[in-house]
Amino acid sequence: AEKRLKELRLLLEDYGYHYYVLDTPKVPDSEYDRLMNELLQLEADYPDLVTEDSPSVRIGGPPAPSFKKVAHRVPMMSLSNAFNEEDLRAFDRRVRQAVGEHVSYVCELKFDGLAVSLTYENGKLVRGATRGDGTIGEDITNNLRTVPAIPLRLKQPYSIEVRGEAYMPKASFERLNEAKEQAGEEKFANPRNAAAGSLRQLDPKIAAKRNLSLFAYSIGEVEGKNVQTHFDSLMFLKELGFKVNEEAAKCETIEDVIAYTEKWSERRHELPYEIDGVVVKVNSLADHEKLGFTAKSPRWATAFKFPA
Ligand SMILES: COc1nc2nc(N)nc(N)c2nc1C
Repeated sequence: AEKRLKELRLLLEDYGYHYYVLDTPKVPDSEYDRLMNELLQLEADYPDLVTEDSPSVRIGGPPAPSFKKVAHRVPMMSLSNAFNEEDLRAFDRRVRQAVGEHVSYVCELKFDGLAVSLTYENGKLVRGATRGDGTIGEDITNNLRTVPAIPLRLKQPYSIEVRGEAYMPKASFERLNEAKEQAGEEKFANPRNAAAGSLRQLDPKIAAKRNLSLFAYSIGEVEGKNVQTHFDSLMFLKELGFKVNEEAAKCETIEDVIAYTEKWSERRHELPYEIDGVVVKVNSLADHEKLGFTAKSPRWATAFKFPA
């Protein structure tokens, strides 16, 4: 039984990674479901063989009595906003005044979901929390364990704290609201509220049914790894097994940044998830050090918001 359990865990972890992180299924859903049922049955027969990183947690465990408060070791800041081209050019001028003319940027889509923090010890997920007020969040570990795009075990055993945006794809949002309509229940206003509502309730079995996903977008802190640029940190997160948005792009000049914001302002409706803008970040992490933070936000990033 122990051998088969280990085999099933590895199979389900690999199939889950291909399906939910790479969006490239390796086996039909029926095969995945069959193996998951075999795992659940074996774990029910041999409860002392259950491990905390078993894929069975994707189904969701018992409800929590309440949410514990957790302190973020590295504060989760908010982003300053830019609303038009002039704001972006002003941001670029401020950055170049501080770090010199040869600054380059990374542009990322700004996912309209719920910012979360994921803590791994030696590659194992040990805690998941909401941003909260940036210093104190809520422990929603058991809900986040049910999000299939969130690795329970990293591909390399790093101790790392990762930030990402949990979100509900548009299709899942439509289906959920249809079901709410059928049941005569209150519908969610938008996918962000639906994602937040799904993760900030106490029953992981509900979270497990909401088809949530997550894009990882930055490293809070990591032991034993040095990256020089923000783009390299995204590539590193991808290597570890996180879902990282494919549209992240290096932008050498503010002209490229402006072009990126115009492109995605046009094309946002083509995406299977909602975005409310573009996040522009200085690429060099040494420049992050030089630029630092205001009371609320990093000076090395800004969020360009699309017109509502
Ligand atoms: C550095 O801080 C941030 N970076 C981000 N990056 C992306 N792509 N999306 C976000 N929503 C986001 N939010 C914050 C606070």
